[in-house]
Amino acid sequence: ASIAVLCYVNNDADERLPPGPRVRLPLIGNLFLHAPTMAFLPSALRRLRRSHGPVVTLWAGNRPAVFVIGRDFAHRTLVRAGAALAHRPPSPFASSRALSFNRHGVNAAEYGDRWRRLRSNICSCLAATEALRRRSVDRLVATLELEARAGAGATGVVAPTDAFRHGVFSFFAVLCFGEWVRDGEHDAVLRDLRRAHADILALTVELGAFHLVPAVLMTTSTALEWTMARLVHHSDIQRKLRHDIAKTTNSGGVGVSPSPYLKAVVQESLRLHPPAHYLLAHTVDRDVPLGAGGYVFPKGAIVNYAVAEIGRDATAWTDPDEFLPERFMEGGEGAMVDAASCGGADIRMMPFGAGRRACPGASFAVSVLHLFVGRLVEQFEWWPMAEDDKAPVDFSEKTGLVTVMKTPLRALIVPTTSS
Ligand code: HEM
Repeated sequence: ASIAVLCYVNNDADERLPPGPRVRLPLIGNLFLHAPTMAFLPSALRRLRRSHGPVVTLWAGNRPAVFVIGRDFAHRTLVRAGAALAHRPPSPFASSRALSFNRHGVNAAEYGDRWRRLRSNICSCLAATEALRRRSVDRLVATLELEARAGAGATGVVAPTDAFRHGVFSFFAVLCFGEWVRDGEHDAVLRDLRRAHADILALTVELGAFHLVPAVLMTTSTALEWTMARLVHHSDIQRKLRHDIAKTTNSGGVGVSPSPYLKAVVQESLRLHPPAHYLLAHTVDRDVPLGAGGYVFPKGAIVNYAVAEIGRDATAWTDPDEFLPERFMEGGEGAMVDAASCGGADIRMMPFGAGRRACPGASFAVSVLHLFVGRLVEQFEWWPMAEDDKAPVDFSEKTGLVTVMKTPLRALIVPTTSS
């Protein structure tokens, strides 16, 4: 009853804002009423989309927080009104300001010269890492082999989440700091990095890439885990992939370009299981008209994008909830779509965002995934656990800044005859 007294129907909000539930609490708004934690957000947005349409306004305190759920509006705003949307909202909380290094990090930096320099630093440090990538994947294979042989009975069973994280982490750690991290040490190293970063942050713009390691590690290793989970579940796709890789390798494809089916598998995994279900928050430096219903994003509004909903949109994909890499093969409905550079004529998926603030590591991340997935499939057959035959892999999601598997993957691995 007290909540009912406190709630009020908001009639004085900017009428040009996209529609949304009008009931909200003074000071608190209504975002937290609909999604008290991030875990509630996907179902809340689906519900709100049905009642209010593809762009919905909620309130975070007394600031409008707009959620773009429709791909057409994502394109209209991120791509066509790109410059206006290229801003990040300052965080109201001291803790998150500290986490973003007071906007000195590239992901939170104000759109402008500093941001441009930080981005170009990142892109230049990602070049020429071929040998490093191969060494990282060799180490990952060795770790999995050890795990499969460990314990009584050498069952071949692995729970590879940590090995995936460590494999990806070692790679980025060497890239940034030139040193290999020993197994089991990466949490401690991350803590040291955060401490060191806080101390020397102000001294150099190059360190703008530094704090990204945890985010990059989680997104890339999570994408690897979802992809391998799909391959464990769909043994026919796994077999076809192994065959396609062998065919490409035999015709001189190794080290030159990934097999077409490998590209399709990774792309389909990023469509159906984007590690980031939401882009980082954007804001606008001017009123941005949406061109429909007379709505605008008013200057200063927080704008969020529902990445997973956009990738699973039934107006863009046949059977959007099915894992069908063939859709990205020649002649398929997604043959012209590239996960790493979205936003041409329209948006059909955007695991890395679109427009000016889109992920600068996208192509790099995709090429790392090609290498890791390709090698893991060449090296091992991946089987569901014998006792889990009836419900082989649990695809439930644990939504957060990065959406991970609620039940981490477990699988039986068997070295392939060619390995
Ligand atoms: C599968 C792996 C990855 C995924 C799914 C991913 C996804 C994303 C997403 C969704 C954004 C937010 C875009 C927006 O707010 O509009 C982002 C931003 C960013 N990502 Fe990634 N990313 C991945 C890997 C990487 C890698 C490997 C790097 C660099 C080494 C990287 C560096 C960045 C940076 C610097 C930003 C902030 C860009 C800006 O604000 O201008 N990411 N990423």
